[in-house]
Amino acid sequence: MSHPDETARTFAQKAIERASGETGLRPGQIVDAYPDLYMSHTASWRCIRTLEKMGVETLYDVDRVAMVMDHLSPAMTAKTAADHALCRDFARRMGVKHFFDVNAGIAHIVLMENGLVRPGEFIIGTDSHSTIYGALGAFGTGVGFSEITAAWVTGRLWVKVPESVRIEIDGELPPGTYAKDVMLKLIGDLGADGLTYCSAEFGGAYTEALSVSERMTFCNLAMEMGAKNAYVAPDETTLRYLDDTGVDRGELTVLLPDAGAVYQRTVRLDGSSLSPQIAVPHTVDNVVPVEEVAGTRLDQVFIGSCANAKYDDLAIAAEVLAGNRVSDGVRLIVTPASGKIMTRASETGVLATLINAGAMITNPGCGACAGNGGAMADGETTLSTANRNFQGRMGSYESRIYLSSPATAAASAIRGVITDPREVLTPAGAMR
Ligand SMILES: CC(C)[C@@](O)(CC(=O)O)C(=O)O
Ligand code: SF4
Repeated sequence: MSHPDETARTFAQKAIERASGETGLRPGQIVDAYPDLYMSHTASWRCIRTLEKMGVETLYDVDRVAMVMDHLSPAMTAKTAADHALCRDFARRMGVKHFFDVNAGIAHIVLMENGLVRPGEFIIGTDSHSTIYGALGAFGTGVGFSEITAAWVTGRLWVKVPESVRIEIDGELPPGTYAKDVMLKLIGDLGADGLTYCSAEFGGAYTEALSVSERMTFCNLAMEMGAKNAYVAPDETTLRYLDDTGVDRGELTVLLPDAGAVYQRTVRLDGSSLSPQIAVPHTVDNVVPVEEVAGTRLDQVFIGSCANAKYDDLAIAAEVLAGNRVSDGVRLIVTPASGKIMTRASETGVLATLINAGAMITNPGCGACAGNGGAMADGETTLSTANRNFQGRMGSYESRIYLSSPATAAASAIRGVITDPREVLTPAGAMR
């Protein structure tokens, strides 16, 4: 029986050793780490009010502070407007360089497209979907407002070294199925607690061939299985994305797991026979193949969220909708994940295609995903490209939310019912 190489380490062990200065860390150990970046969003006002109560006026390192006004943007109420104003004033007074206002978009996407997320770094954020930063090879994890405030002041935060799970995805997906379908299938198989406090390392030929956009979808949705963080090994695809954000490759610390590292378990999924998947109300792990709910009548379709409103997501939806019309009686709301994505979609004609099909385009941000606009009435049903379908999340507690990929959402908007995207061929030919 060969004994595991005690010195071989997983990504999580390496990332936390780097952030803490400790060595030889094992899962379960608790250490103080020094995060490279602290993200807080619209509710940063909670941290500011706490500092005021503490009488603290100095930060550990203001250049590690990133604030993004994304969840309730633009302000819909005087209270939210006051919260935004407090954040703007704080950022100005403290010299926060990485402050992004209501026109920027969803924090996770904004930080990555602005070169603030780098491989090997330890990033904490006041949002559970901070796991998304693993798409660029960083250790990203969601924390509370108290933790962010503590990091603002002390520069450090305790962290328990997670167990690591390898998730090997192989097989060539059939046309009309995407990373979102793979993740919904995994969530349905493993359950909402399937990866609780684990580091999810995605690998396999399918993962390695993914775009950064779809790696973001992977790492974002890993949170819906309880993952502490998620990770796709940085490669040339990652580095090309980072080049475009202005990051200097020479400044990067790419951390890769060692061969022989010890994993709690390995999960394998062959996507070659996967059909489009749907999360059914009211939990994300209540997942079925689209065939089982096809024909479900829809009042609204929402293409948005940090999971699936990146440029590629909007382009896929436009490919399906090109030359088609949104069904009468259905509201199609498209909320680009960031201002940069919206500008690119405008320049390439993707927005025009969506608008000509009958879509309503909103400002970039969380939008309806956070219940900010696009609310549902009693008895209504929406199909959303987001990552959560908890009851009442998007308006009435008596409304129902199904989750899908952008392709399924677009095809369903055309027919007015949940539809298998493989039934909707674009003029350009079969679905990708
Ligand atoms: C704030 C809320 C809407 C949240 O962004 C919170 C979170 O993910 O931490 C979510 O998507 O559930
Ligand atoms: S899941 Fe929705 S509300 Fe939460 S950060 Fe992402 S876009 Fe915003």
